[in-house]
Amino acid sequence: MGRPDPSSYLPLYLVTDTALCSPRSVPEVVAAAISGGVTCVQVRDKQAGGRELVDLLVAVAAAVDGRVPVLVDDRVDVFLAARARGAQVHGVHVGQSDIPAALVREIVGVDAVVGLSAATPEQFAVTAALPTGTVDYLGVGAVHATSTKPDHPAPLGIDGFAHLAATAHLPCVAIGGISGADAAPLRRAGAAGIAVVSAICAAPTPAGAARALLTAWNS
Ligand SMILES: Cc1ncc(COP(=O)(O)OP(=O)(O)O)c(N)n1
Ligand SMILES: Cc1nc(C(=O)O)sc1CCOP(=O)(O)O
Ligand SMILES: [Mg+2]
Repeated sequence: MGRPDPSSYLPLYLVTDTALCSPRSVPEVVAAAISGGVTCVQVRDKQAGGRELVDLLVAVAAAVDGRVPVLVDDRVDVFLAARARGAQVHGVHVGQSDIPAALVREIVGVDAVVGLSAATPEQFAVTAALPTGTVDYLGVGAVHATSTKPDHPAPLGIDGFAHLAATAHLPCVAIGGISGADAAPLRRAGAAGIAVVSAICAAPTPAGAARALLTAWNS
């Protein structure tokens, strides 16, 4: 099998937020966003219990139908449960206070995608010391302050992102308060992609929002 190449799925990375999608369902917003060109989907819902999150992940995977990788935020157990239900799910994104990435890799196996958040030179150094193949990409933010994640790390700005990305041994996807205006500067700053929540989940037309972000990324 083998894992997908990060350059194929990082360019426009959608992280879902159930409340921001409402009154539309998350799978509905995800399906529209994929038709607009989203290249990866991460299911993130901090309010959902384990059972609810498995159901949501399975429903999103069904809507995606293998077109792009589907990951889940934080929850290795939910990833395994969705797979046990036969869903096409591809990996887990963990942060600095979640289960350590090396342990996640041991649990999910070599065919799954493992993403890790990193926001400081110290966190980049620790990540660089991990055995090759432990982590597939880094989620780097917050680029800008955002109300979507009230406990986000200190804003880096585009320049701060560029400084960190220049030291990275892994592809970096930028996250936090990103709009279309940031896409080209972040690409020049070394980003392998942009990850967004509200720019798509809260958009009146998620397909159009995704299309505009991808156009900005490719411009
Ligand atoms: C692509 C991507 N990058 C960063 C994050 C943030 O993850 P984490 O630090 O674990 O914070 P929470 O999302 O769990 O609040 C992410 N989810 N995705
Ligand atoms: C999930 C997440 N992680 C962040 C980080 O900085 O690690 S910022 C964030 C939320 C990004 O939402 P929006 O695109 O609506 O600003
Ligand atoms: Mg987390």
